[in-house]
Amino acid sequence: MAGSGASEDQKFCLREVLDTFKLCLSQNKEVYLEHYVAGWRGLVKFLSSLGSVFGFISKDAVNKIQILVGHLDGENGSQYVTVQSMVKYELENELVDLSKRGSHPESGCRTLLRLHRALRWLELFLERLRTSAEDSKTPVMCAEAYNESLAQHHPWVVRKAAGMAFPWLPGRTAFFEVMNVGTPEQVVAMLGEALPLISEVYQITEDLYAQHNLLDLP
Ligand SMILES: CCCCCCCC/C=C\CCCCCCCC(=O)N[C@@H](COP(=O)(O)O)[C@H](O)/C=C/CCCCCCCCCCCCC
Repeated sequence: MAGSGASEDQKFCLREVLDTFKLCLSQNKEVYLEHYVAGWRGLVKFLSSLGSVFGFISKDAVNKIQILVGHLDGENGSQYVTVQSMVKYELENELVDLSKRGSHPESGCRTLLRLHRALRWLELFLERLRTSAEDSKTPVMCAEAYNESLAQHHPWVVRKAAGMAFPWLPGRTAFFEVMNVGTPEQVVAMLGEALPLISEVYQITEDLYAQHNLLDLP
């Protein structure tokens, strides 16, 4: 079974990811980068438990997480507390490549944008899982969510590789078990709790990026 062999503290738990996304939003609806990154770490833990066929995806996500952690832990870390402060700081200091890749290939803004687009995939995929019937196929749900979101930003070769990985996803029952929540009904209930939070974080970031014309960063 996917996820077997992992020790308790390495095991993915949907509740933990949900708690992390809850911590993401400040009272005035700013997105804390530290918790956003922690949410992604939890999701990557899940992806890693699915086997090496998803390794190229985890590797890219881990690389982006590390870039953001590097900013958070760097000498200007105080500017990276929220996504809002990061955008302000990087734009004011011309630290973002706006039209073509140049001297700032690892800006926080372009790196977060890649994870932000993936968050939309996650939202679409989880909504499909939540409303799925017992015999629904996870690869189909995953591919549909991917085609509606991330795929539009990926070149042919990445889309092809992703399409080859999806059939290796565990079935719905195994998938729900790896979430470590309880019965399928409890998983569905928790997804119902998680989705509005993920959507809110997504929408706040989307609006911020749109407001600053950052949605197509190279
Ligand atoms: C709540 C539990 C259930 C769901 C758990 C899902 C766990 C998912 C964890 C991670 C998701 C993948 C994050 C992928 C980030 C991709 C960022 C990206 O778009 N990178 C590309 C562009 O980067 P630059 O070149 O511009 O720097 C890069 O080219 C991508 C390379 C790797 C391929 C990405 C394919 C993404 C497929 C997404 C579906 C993941 C399927 C997982 C199924 C559980």
